[in-house]
Amino acid sequence: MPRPRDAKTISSFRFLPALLRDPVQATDEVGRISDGDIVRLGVVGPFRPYLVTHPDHVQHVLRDHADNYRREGLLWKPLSRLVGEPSGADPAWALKKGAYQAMFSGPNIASFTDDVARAIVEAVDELADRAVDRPVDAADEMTRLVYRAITRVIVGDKMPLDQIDELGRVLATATTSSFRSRMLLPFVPFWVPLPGDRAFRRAVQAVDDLIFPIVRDSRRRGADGGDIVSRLIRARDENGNGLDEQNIRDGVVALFVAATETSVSILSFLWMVLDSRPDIAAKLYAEIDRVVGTDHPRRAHLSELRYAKMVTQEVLRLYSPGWIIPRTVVADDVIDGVRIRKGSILVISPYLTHRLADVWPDPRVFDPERFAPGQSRHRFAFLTFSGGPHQCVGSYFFTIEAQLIMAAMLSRFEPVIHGSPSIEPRLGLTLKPSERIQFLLRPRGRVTSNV
Ligand code: HEM
Repeated sequence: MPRPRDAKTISSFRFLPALLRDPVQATDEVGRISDGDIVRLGVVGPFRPYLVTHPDHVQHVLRDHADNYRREGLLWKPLSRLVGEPSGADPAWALKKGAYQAMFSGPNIASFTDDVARAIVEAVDELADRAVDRPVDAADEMTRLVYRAITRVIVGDKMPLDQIDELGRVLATATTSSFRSRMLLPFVPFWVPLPGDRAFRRAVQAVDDLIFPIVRDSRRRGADGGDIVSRLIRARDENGNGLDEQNIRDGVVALFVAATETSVSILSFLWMVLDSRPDIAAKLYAEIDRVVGTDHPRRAHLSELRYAKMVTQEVLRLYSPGWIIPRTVVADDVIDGVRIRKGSILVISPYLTHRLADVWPDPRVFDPERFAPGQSRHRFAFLTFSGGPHQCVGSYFFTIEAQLIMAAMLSRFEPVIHGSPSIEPRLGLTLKPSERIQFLLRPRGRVTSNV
């Protein structure tokens, strides 16, 4: 058997200046040079993360040898200051994950889909009051819409609407303020202040002020509901031990962050794509008119909204909100003949895997037909929801949520993008449009809602 070889290092001279100037361009450049091979990125001194993009190699890391690639370091380090310990090594993780899985299983989702649909229609009504005559900010409005759609699922009736909106605002601050600098400069210790640190700390305090009282109150009153707060309070391990207050708070906040940041990013890109591709928009409007018509969208419509699902998947491919999935290497390993050293950081990049021409022909072309029924691909070619033990528990829920939001918006309105912002993404905790996007809603003259 040939001896394992070391991964080629891409020197920081080739991409660090670009990384600080234009991280997306730098990432594209790294993807072009590595072209599916395992490489190391010579960022600073001994900090040389591996980059793994080929689907076979990704499968090795995320699924086949997942125990050897722990969710620690890089992105997870700053994130843990907001959502608690994310690594699967923490025993509390299994209890939280069990509660999430029960909540977002197919049959349980079916039991609350029509409630989510109603919440979305109400939120679109409110949006229409603001957005028909003048442009509104897409990220702010999508944040409000997504929070309205999922908050009842996560906290039941424990949170009034004004607090839901407030939570959306402070979590948006927490996930944008210092994340970018902390992620791009992961070797800088936390005691060295970076831009956005103070706003981050204030936002975390505001999150605590909103969530802890709900957790305490629910524990006092007994947690018999189907919402995630109640499920986390009831969770027990095999010895009958439950989660403490901090862990329950972390479990709730982690779910909010996982479920909202990603969804808001993808919806912002969606309206941009539809604006720039009238051919695709026309097919989507035709499907929604045929399936939903002048009705309100509901669970019974979902199986017929096939093109809406294909469009969602293609937006998820080209603008995958989770653009990197970092891991820490536990023990020395070999992947496809390349030596992987213990203690290193290894980065999987859905952004780059989704742009490999060998895996996705014409990867930069937006084409929902890639996801038409009957199309097949490597299981680890489409990485938006990751894979293996940490695979996203909300992927099915998100698809339904996106179909319902599209149907609620587009059955009544045509979103018109204001000005001509760039559709180029910007790297942060999640991938976001690089410029603030504004849109207004042009009524399509079909129905006025009355929930
Ligand atoms: C566009 C939508 C979404 C995207 C792109 C996305 C992406 C991801 C990714 C990449 C991971 C795995 C990270 C890893 O392997 O380390 C993940 C995990 C997770 N996601 Fe999602 N997600 C989305 C929506 C949702 C929604 C709607 C929910 C809940 C309703 C959710 C709940 C979770 C949870 C709880 C985890 C943690 C799983 C674990 O630690 O084992 N996500 N998501």
